[in-house]
Order: sequence, then structure tokens, then C-alpha cells
Amino acid sequence: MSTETVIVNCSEVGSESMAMPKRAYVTFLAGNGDYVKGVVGLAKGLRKAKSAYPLVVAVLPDVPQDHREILESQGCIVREIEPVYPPENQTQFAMAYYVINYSKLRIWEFVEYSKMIYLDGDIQVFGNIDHLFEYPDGYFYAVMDCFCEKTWRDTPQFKIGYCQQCPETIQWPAELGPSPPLYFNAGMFIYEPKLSTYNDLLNTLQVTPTTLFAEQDFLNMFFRDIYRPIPPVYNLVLAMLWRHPGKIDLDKVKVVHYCAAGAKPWRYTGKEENMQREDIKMLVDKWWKIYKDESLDYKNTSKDEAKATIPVHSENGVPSYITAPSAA
Ligand SMILES: O=c1ccn([C@@H]2O[C@H](COP(=O)(O)OP(=O)(O)O)[C@@H](O)[C@H]2O)c(=O)[nH]1
Ligand SMILES: OC[C@H]1O[C@H](O[C@@H]2[C@@H](O)[C@H](O)[C@@H](O)[C@H](O)[C@@H]2O)[C@H](O)[C@@H](O)[C@H]1O
Ligand SMILES: [Mn+2]
Repeated sequence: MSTETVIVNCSEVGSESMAMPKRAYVTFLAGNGDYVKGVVGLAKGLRKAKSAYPLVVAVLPDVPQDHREILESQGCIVREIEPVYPPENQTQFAMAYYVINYSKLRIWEFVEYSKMIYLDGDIQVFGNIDHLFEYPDGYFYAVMDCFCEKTWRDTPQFKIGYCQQCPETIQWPAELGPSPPLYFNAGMFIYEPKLSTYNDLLNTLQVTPTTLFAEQDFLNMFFRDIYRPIPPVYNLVLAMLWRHPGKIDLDKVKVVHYCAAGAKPWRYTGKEENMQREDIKMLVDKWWKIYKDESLDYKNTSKDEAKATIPVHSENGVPSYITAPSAA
């Protein structure tokens, strides 16, 4: 079965006949600080990887207008969301700022999209991952996290030296009951926006005590029954490089998550632990190369590449693509 590309002028095609499932990448931006650089880098990285789908940026009200305009000038779709606060609780989060990460839950309200891939703003996509949108509906796909960094020091698994990445090294002690369910890193996941899920998430949140890893813990609890692990090439949690090097082939990695302490490229000083590693320096340089590449700016993108290709599912179910002229 061939997948032909059909060129049509979008203006001739009414929205009613364009009722095909819409897909997009989505990220989250809060504050007036430097994470906006992460999102600009992500937008340019997706363009370099020739992704067929747009990047939606869910911004909190505190993201300034000039940052929103920078993102729009990079072809992003900026959507303001209201913050989501967890119930009053005494828990200290692993990082104090994690409290704002509950606002990520608003992305379940983006029901004009049938499927979305969420990416943290400190993530870079170095290879095309559009095929992940074809994963079967009804599940929550994400990469398994690692429990070995000291950010986990207050958790039972860290205290006994257990990590799900190597359960055979230090086994989960029977006296602690069954080993914990597989646990994902919430910096990247494939999900389906749905109002019933959105309402269920927000209602459940208000009656769920907060825990160390904030919305990441909450999402793991909420989606536990439909979570499906996907390979670490789709979300390289940097600590894997020094904690479980045998599991990572850097040449095959498509998505890098700069979540280790000191690894945010736009703040990189190289002073923190592990930050002088050659692989870390190489990955930070790779991020900057894309960030500084003006040929990847939306305004400089050639007419062909600026077109948004919208996948339509022909009757035989094979996604074919129409290429809509760029908005400009
Ligand atoms: O001041 C902040 C902190 C976080 N974030 C967003 O929230 C995500 C999760 O935070 P972070 O990536 O720092 O957590 P980590 O993955 O390092 O634990 C970031 O990637 C950003 O998308 C933001 O926009 N501004
Ligand atoms: O708000 C909780 C955050 O929890 C996760 O970050 C953690 C996790 O990756 C640990 O494994 C690392 O050790 C740690 O450094 C890092 O901060 C998500 O990446 C982020 O999106 C967000 O959900
Ligand atoms: Mn992150």
C-alpha cells in the first residue's frame, strides 16, 4: 500500500471535510525566566527533524507577552492555561518549583487534538518521532525513569538501592510487599486529550496527598493501569548515562531530556557533578547548535518546509498526507 502525498490548497477545503484526527506536540512554559529558550530550542529541533505536526505551548499567565511573541515567531501555537494547584499539603517536593508542574494537567483539555505528544521544555528532539502518533489509542506511553540520582534520596527505593532499570541488582525485599509498578518519567508522554479524563484528573488531584515528584507521581498513579513503557531512545533521562550506561546507545537516541542537575543547556556551566563528561558536553553542544541555527528559524524556513503537513487517514487506514500551504 503506497502512501501518496496529495497537494491541495487548504483554502479550497472546508473545515467540515477536514474532519481528520488532528495531532500536535505540546509543551509547558511557566514564568518569565529562561525556560523560553528551551521551548525555542525544542521548536527548532522539531523543525530540523522534519516533524509533520505543530508545537502547542501551554503557557501560564505569568509568561510575558514578548516571550509569547518569540514563540509565535518560531511557529508555535501559544495557548494560555490557568494554573493547577494541588491540595494543601505539608509535603516537601523534591524541587520546590515542582508545584507549578501540576499545571501540565491542563493539556488534557486540548480536545481539538485527538492525540498529542507532551515534551518538557528541557527536552530536545534530534530525530523524527512522528511515528509515535501511530501507537494504538487507549494507552499512556512514556519512558521508564531511574531512581538512582540523589533527587530520589527520600524515597524507599533509593534507601534500599533499588532501581527499576536493574531490578536484578538489588531485588525488592519481599517484606516491603510487591515491587512498585513500573514508573515513568513525565517529561515525555503520548496521550489522548479527553474532557472526561481531564475532569477525572482534576477531581482526583484534589483528594490525593502530594508526594515528592509532584505531578509525575500523580500521573504515574492515575495512569498506572494503562501505562505502556517505550524505549529510552524516546526520552533519555541523562542520569541513565552514568547510572545504567549499558542500556543506552547514544547513536540511536532520538530524544534527550536535560533533567540532570546542571544539564539545562541554556544555563550550563559544567560545574555540577557529571557535567564534565564528554557525552554531556557533546549533548549540550548539540542543543546549542540547533538553538543558534538561524536556518531553522520559522521565518527562514523555505516555503516547502514551512508547510504544515496534515495526515489524513484514507479509507484503507493508511495515513496519507496533504500539504497545506504555509499560513504566511
Ligand atoms: O520555571 C520553570 C520550571 C519548569 N517549567 C516547565 O516545566 C517543565 C518541568 O520542569 P523541569 O524540566 O525543570 O523538571 P525536570 O525534568 O528537570 O525534573 C520544564 O521542562 C518546563 O517545560 C517552566 O516552564 N518554567
Ligand atoms: O515535577 C516533577 C518532575 O519530575 C521529573 O523530573 C525528575 C525525574 O526525571 C527524576 O528521575 C530526576 O532524577 C530528577 O532530576 C528530575 O527532576 C520530570 O522530568 C519532570 O517533567 C517533572 O515531572
Ligand atoms: Mn524536564
